[in-house]
Amino acid sequence: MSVAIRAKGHTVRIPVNIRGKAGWVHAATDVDFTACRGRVHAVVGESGCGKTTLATAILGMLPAGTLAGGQLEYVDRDGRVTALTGAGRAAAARTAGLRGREIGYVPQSAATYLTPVRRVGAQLRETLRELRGKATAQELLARVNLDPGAMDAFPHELSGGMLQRAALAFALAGDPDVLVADEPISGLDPHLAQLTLGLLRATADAGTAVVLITHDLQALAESRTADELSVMYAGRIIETGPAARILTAPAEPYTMDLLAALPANGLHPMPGLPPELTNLPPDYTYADRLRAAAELEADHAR
Ligand SMILES: Nc1ncnc2c1ncn2[C@@H]1O[C@H](COP(=O)(O)OP(=O)(O)OP(=O)(O)O)[C@@H](O)[C@H]1O
Ligand code: NI
Repeated sequence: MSVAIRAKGHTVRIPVNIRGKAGWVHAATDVDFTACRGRVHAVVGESGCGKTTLATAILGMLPAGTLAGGQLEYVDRDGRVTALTGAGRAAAARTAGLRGREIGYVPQSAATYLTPVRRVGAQLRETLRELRGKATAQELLARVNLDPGAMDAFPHELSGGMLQRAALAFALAGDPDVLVADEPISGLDPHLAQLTLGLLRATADAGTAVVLITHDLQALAESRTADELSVMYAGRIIETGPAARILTAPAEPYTMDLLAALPANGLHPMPGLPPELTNLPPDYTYADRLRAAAELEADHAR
């Protein structure tokens, strides 16, 4: 079980300008994270907590102007280390050789990276040639449970769920050492979601380190796809460990509330609202949100 991705104190601040006022989005704060070959490490948390930012950091694709601190590294099978930390062109250049080859990526908006004017099959064959992939385009489409007819389709002829599965086929084309899948099952019906999770499981079992980003705790709990689970809140990983333990006996109130919000557990709504990450106070925690929600409720009761 060798480490492929290693983060220590990984911190990301994205500059923003809101109505002429400069600020920093606290998209990652002091994140410790490892992804090992043969394992699925799932990352969960509410919308806007920083999951995609973690994915783009691993891909070396943080927006220009971003401040990135701490360590974030790729360790290849021979133990050679490449720093993934950084943003903008310099980091993109350093990590360009890894992207799509050693590190495969299923972006959250899967549709965006396919060329609209060429058929899916032609694009997939080209990717396979470029990456010297061993599978055929047909085999890859079958692996992601896409009808062979998708070969001759133009991207706009595929549904969102089909595009998502096509994106997974592209990400698997180069037989990557690491696979980062950002919301690969959002919008899929439960059956297809479970098939896709099964494919990610099989990919890990074949030796890849899989990072699975999802907000679908329900599917995760049902499928038992994940080995490790990290729960993100406001840019921090607030709980991490064996997925089976966290999904059944979470230690953190935030994780407990996330689980209680699932349909299977009674659909208890999360208290309050997720915080705005722009200029987030450094000592902010979930307790602050609970306090604010309780105060609001007390005001309403008066
Ligand atoms: N390029 C960017 N410029 C400015 N802010 C950004 C940028 N990318 C992300 N952010 C901000 O960083 C924070 C984390 O966003 P991120 O997309 O990582 O969250 P997420 O957990 O993936 O959310 P979702 O579940 O909705 O996909 C948000 O406040 C978001 O607005
Ligand atoms: Ni996201």
